Amino acid sequence: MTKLSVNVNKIATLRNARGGDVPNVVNVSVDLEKFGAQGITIHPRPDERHIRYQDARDLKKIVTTEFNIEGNPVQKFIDLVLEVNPTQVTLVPDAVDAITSDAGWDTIKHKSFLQEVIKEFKNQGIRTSIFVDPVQEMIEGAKSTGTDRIELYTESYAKLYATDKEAAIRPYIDSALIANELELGINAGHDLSLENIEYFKNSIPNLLEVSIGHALVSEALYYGFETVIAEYLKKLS
Ligand SMILES: CC(=O)[C@@H](O)[C@H](O)COP(=O)(O)O
Ligand SMILES: NCC(=O)COP(=O)(O)O
Repeated sequence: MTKLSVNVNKIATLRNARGGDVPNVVNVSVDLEKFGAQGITIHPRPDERHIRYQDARDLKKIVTTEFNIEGNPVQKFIDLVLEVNPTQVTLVPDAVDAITSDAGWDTIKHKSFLQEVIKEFKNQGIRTSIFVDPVQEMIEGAKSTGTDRIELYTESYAKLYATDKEAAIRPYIDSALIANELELGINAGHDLSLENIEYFKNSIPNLLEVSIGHALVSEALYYGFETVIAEYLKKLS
Protein backbone atom coordinates (compact mmCIF):
# COMPACT_ATOMS: atom_id res chain seq x y z
CA MET A 1 0.00 0.00 0.00
CA THR A 2 1.17 3.52 -0.75
CA LYS A 3 0.35 6.11 1.91
CA LEU A 4 -1.14 9.47 1.00
CA SER A 5 0.37 12.37 2.94
CA VAL A 6 -1.35 15.68 2.26
CA ASN A 7 0.87 18.75 2.07
CA VAL A 8 -0.98 21.64 3.75
CA ASN A 9 1.35 24.44 2.64
CA LYS A 10 -1.34 25.78 0.31
CA ILE A 11 -3.83 26.01 3.18
CA ALA A 12 -1.35 28.23 4.99
CA THR A 13 -0.78 30.27 1.82
CA LEU A 14 -4.51 30.99 1.62
CA ARG A 15 -4.67 31.84 5.33
CA ASN A 16 -1.72 34.20 5.06
CA ALA A 17 -3.28 36.05 2.11
CA ARG A 18 -5.69 37.72 4.58
CA GLY A 19 -3.49 37.81 7.65
CA GLY A 20 -6.07 36.12 9.87
CA ASP A 21 -6.69 32.49 10.72
CA VAL A 22 -9.05 31.42 7.92
CA PRO A 23 -8.70 28.70 6.83
CA ASN A 24 -7.33 27.27 10.05
CA VAL A 25 -4.44 24.91 9.22
CA VAL A 26 -4.98 22.74 12.29
CA ASN A 27 -8.73 22.30 11.72
CA VAL A 28 -8.23 21.52 8.03
CA SER A 29 -5.59 18.92 8.92
CA VAL A 30 -7.91 17.26 11.44
CA ASP A 31 -10.55 17.01 8.71
CA LEU A 32 -8.07 15.73 6.10
CA GLU A 33 -7.21 12.87 8.45
CA LYS A 34 -10.91 12.27 9.07
CA PHE A 35 -11.38 11.99 5.30
CA GLY A 36 -8.63 9.37 5.09
CA ALA A 37 -5.30 11.18 4.68
CA GLN A 38 -2.61 8.90 6.07
CA GLY A 39 -0.17 11.67 6.78
CA ILE A 40 0.23 15.45 6.96
CA THR A 41 3.22 17.09 5.30
CA ILE A 42 4.47 20.63 5.81
CA HIS A 43 7.37 22.44 4.20
CA PRO A 44 8.27 25.48 6.29
CA ARG A 45 10.67 27.87 4.62
CA PRO A 46 12.92 30.33 6.50
CA ASP A 47 10.75 33.31 5.44
CA GLU A 48 7.62 31.49 6.74
CA ARG A 49 5.68 32.71 3.72
CA HIS A 50 3.23 29.81 4.00
CA ILE A 51 3.67 27.29 6.80
CA ARG A 52 5.06 29.00 9.91
CA TYR A 53 7.28 27.40 12.48
CA GLN A 54 4.46 27.75 15.01
CA ASP A 55 2.18 25.73 12.69
CA ALA A 56 4.62 22.83 13.03
CA ARG A 57 4.29 22.97 16.83
CA ASP A 58 0.49 23.26 16.66
CA LEU A 59 0.15 20.42 14.17
CA LYS A 60 2.32 18.11 16.25
CA LYS A 61 -0.39 18.22 18.95
CA ILE A 62 -3.18 17.03 16.65
CA VAL A 63 -1.71 14.89 13.87
CA THR A 64 -2.59 11.29 14.64
CA THR A 65 -1.27 9.78 11.42
CA GLU A 66 2.22 10.37 10.07
CA PHE A 67 3.71 13.84 10.46
CA ASN A 68 6.31 14.71 7.82
CA ILE A 69 8.31 17.94 7.92
CA GLU A 70 10.21 18.88 4.77
CA GLY A 71 12.83 21.53 4.29
CA ASN A 72 16.37 22.67 3.81
CA PRO A 73 18.33 21.71 6.93
CA VAL A 74 19.59 25.14 7.92
CA GLN A 75 20.18 25.39 11.68
CA LYS A 76 16.76 26.96 12.36
CA PHE A 77 15.05 24.06 10.57
CA ILE A 78 17.13 21.41 12.34
CA ASP A 79 16.25 22.96 15.71
CA LEU A 80 12.54 23.02 14.83
CA VAL A 81 12.47 19.39 13.72
CA LEU A 82 14.32 18.23 16.84
CA GLU A 83 11.88 20.21 19.00
CA VAL A 84 8.72 18.99 17.23
CA ASN A 85 9.91 15.41 16.77
CA PRO A 86 7.80 14.43 13.73
CA THR A 87 7.53 10.89 12.36
CA GLN A 88 9.68 11.78 9.36
CA VAL A 89 11.90 14.59 8.17
CA THR A 90 12.47 15.07 4.44
CA LEU A 91 15.55 17.06 3.53
CA VAL A 92 15.15 19.30 0.48
CA PRO A 93 17.93 21.53 -0.93
CA ASP A 94 15.69 24.47 -1.80
CA ALA A 95 17.11 27.97 -2.10
CA VAL A 96 15.65 30.61 0.24
CA ASP A 97 14.08 32.50 -2.67
CA ALA A 98 12.83 29.47 -4.64
CA ILE A 99 9.10 29.63 -5.44
CA THR A 100 8.93 25.90 -4.80
CA SER A 101 11.37 22.99 -4.62
CA ASP A 102 13.19 22.73 -7.92
CA ALA A 103 15.98 20.14 -7.54
CA GLY A 104 17.06 17.09 -5.63
CA TRP A 105 20.25 16.78 -3.57
CA ASP A 106 23.64 16.24 -5.08
CA THR A 107 24.18 13.34 -2.69
CA ILE A 108 27.83 12.97 -3.69
CA LYS A 109 28.88 16.58 -3.21
CA HIS A 110 26.92 16.96 0.03
CA LYS A 111 27.55 13.47 1.39
CA SER A 112 29.31 14.38 4.63
CA PHE A 113 26.87 17.20 5.44
CA LEU A 114 23.91 14.89 4.87
CA GLN A 115 25.53 12.11 6.90
CA GLU A 116 25.93 14.47 9.84
CA VAL A 117 22.39 15.88 9.76
CA ILE A 118 20.76 12.50 9.15
CA LYS A 119 22.64 11.01 12.09
CA GLU A 120 21.35 13.77 14.36
CA PHE A 121 17.73 13.13 13.36
CA LYS A 122 18.04 9.36 13.51
CA ASN A 123 19.61 9.56 16.99
CA GLN A 124 16.32 11.10 18.08
CA GLY A 125 14.28 8.35 16.40
CA ILE A 126 13.05 10.53 13.52
CA ARG A 127 12.84 8.69 10.20
CA THR A 128 14.78 10.45 7.44
CA SER A 129 14.15 10.88 3.75
CA ILE A 130 16.08 12.92 1.20
CA PHE A 131 14.72 14.55 -1.93
CA VAL A 132 16.52 13.27 -5.04
CA ASP A 133 16.26 13.39 -8.81
CA PRO A 134 15.76 10.01 -10.50
CA VAL A 135 19.45 9.59 -11.29
CA GLN A 136 21.40 6.40 -10.49
CA GLU A 137 24.45 8.13 -8.94
CA MET A 138 22.22 10.23 -6.70
CA ILE A 139 20.32 7.17 -5.45
CA GLU A 140 23.58 5.35 -4.74
CA GLY A 141 24.93 8.48 -3.06
CA ALA A 142 21.76 8.66 -0.95
CA LYS A 143 22.46 5.19 0.39
CA SER A 144 25.85 6.30 1.66
CA THR A 145 24.31 9.18 3.65
CA GLY A 146 22.57 6.69 5.96
CA THR A 147 19.06 7.91 5.11
CA ASP A 148 16.13 5.56 5.64
CA ARG A 149 14.29 6.68 2.54
CA ILE A 150 14.51 8.79 -0.56
CA GLU A 151 11.79 11.03 -1.95
CA LEU A 152 11.83 10.92 -5.74
CA TYR A 153 11.35 14.44 -7.14
CA THR A 154 8.51 13.91 -9.61
CA GLU A 155 8.28 17.24 -11.42
CA SER A 156 9.83 15.89 -14.63
CA TYR A 157 7.45 12.91 -14.56
CA ALA A 158 4.46 15.21 -14.13
CA LYS A 159 5.60 17.50 -16.96
CA LEU A 160 6.16 14.74 -19.50
CA TYR A 161 3.22 12.54 -18.46
CA ALA A 162 0.68 14.19 -20.76
CA THR A 163 2.73 13.72 -23.92
CA ASP A 164 4.77 10.56 -23.29
CA LYS A 165 4.03 8.71 -20.08
CA GLU A 166 6.33 5.76 -20.89
CA ALA A 167 9.31 8.07 -21.31
CA ALA A 168 8.21 10.05 -18.26
CA ILE A 169 8.22 7.04 -15.94
CA ARG A 170 11.38 5.29 -17.21
CA PRO A 171 14.01 7.02 -15.01
CA TYR A 172 11.74 6.56 -11.99
CA ILE A 173 11.41 2.81 -12.53
CA ASP A 174 15.19 2.50 -12.97
CA SER A 175 15.75 4.54 -9.80
CA ALA A 176 13.21 2.53 -7.83
CA LEU A 177 14.84 -0.73 -8.81
CA ILE A 178 18.20 0.56 -7.57
CA ALA A 179 16.64 1.87 -4.35
CA ASN A 180 14.92 -1.48 -3.76
CA GLU A 181 18.20 -3.28 -4.24
CA LEU A 182 19.92 -0.92 -1.80
CA GLU A 183 17.05 -1.34 0.67
CA LEU A 184 16.19 2.35 0.63
CA GLY A 185 12.52 3.13 1.22
CA ILE A 186 10.86 5.09 -1.57
CA ASN A 187 8.62 8.14 -1.22
CA ALA A 188 7.70 10.48 -4.06
CA GLY A 189 6.35 13.95 -4.53
CA HIS A 190 5.96 17.17 -6.47
CA ASP A 191 3.20 17.92 -8.95
CA LEU A 192 1.57 14.53 -8.52
CA SER A 193 -2.16 14.76 -9.23
CA LEU A 194 -5.34 12.75 -9.73
CA GLU A 195 -4.44 12.60 -13.40
CA ASN A 196 -0.91 11.18 -13.12
CA ILE A 197 -0.81 9.34 -9.77
CA GLU A 198 -2.24 5.95 -10.74
CA TYR A 199 0.26 5.24 -13.50
CA PHE A 200 3.10 6.31 -11.22
CA LYS A 201 1.94 4.13 -8.35
CA ASN A 202 1.38 1.11 -10.59
CA SER A 203 4.80 1.46 -12.21
CA ILE A 204 6.97 1.94 -9.14
CA PRO A 205 7.78 -1.17 -7.12
CA ASN A 206 7.43 -0.64 -3.36
CA LEU A 207 6.30 2.98 -3.37
CA LEU A 208 5.76 3.65 0.34
CA GLU A 209 4.36 7.17 0.37
CA VAL A 210 3.41 10.13 -1.78
CA SER A 211 3.07 13.69 -0.51
CA ILE A 212 0.71 15.84 -2.53
CA GLY A 213 -0.29 19.45 -1.99
CA HIS A 214 -0.68 21.83 -4.90
CA ALA A 215 -2.79 19.64 -7.20
CA LEU A 216 -4.82 18.09 -4.40
CA VAL A 217 -5.85 21.46 -3.00
CA SER A 218 -6.64 22.72 -6.52
CA GLU A 219 -8.76 19.63 -7.24
CA ALA A 220 -10.55 20.09 -3.92
CA LEU A 221 -11.70 23.56 -5.03
CA TYR A 222 -13.99 21.75 -7.48
CA TYR A 223 -14.80 18.46 -5.73
CA GLY A 224 -14.12 19.02 -2.03
CA PHE A 225 -11.46 17.37 0.13
CA GLU A 226 -13.53 14.34 1.10
CA THR A 227 -14.17 13.29 -2.51
CA VAL A 228 -10.64 14.07 -3.67
CA ILE A 229 -8.97 12.12 -0.87
CA ALA A 230 -11.25 9.14 -1.51
CA GLU A 231 -10.21 9.25 -5.19
CA TYR A 232 -6.50 9.32 -4.32
CA LEU A 233 -6.91 6.43 -1.89
CA LYS A 234 -8.60 4.36 -4.61
CA LYS A 235 -5.77 5.06 -7.03
CA LEU A 236 -3.12 4.28 -4.42
CA SER A 237 -4.64 1.05 -3.13
C1 LIG B 1 9.61 18.88 -1.69
C2 LIG B 1 8.45 19.28 -2.49
O1 LIG B 1 8.38 19.04 -3.65
C3 LIG B 1 7.33 19.95 -1.84
O2 LIG B 1 7.51 20.11 -0.48
C4 LIG B 1 7.07 21.27 -2.39
O3 LIG B 1 8.23 22.02 -2.25
C5 LIG B 1 5.89 21.88 -1.70
O4 LIG B 1 6.16 23.15 -1.28
P1 LIG B 1 5.29 24.37 -1.85
O5 LIG B 1 3.87 24.11 -1.45
O6 LIG B 1 5.86 25.54 -1.18
O7 LIG B 1 5.48 24.39 -3.33
N1 LIG C 1 6.99 16.45 -1.18
C1 LIG C 1 6.11 16.94 -2.14
C2 LIG C 1 4.97 17.63 -1.50
O1 LIG C 1 4.89 17.69 -0.30
C3 LIG C 1 3.91 18.25 -2.29
O2 LIG C 1 4.34 18.81 -3.47
P1 LIG C 1 3.22 19.44 -4.43
O3 LIG C 1 2.13 18.40 -4.58
O4 LIG C 1 2.68 20.65 -3.72
O5 LIG C 1 3.91 19.74 -5.71
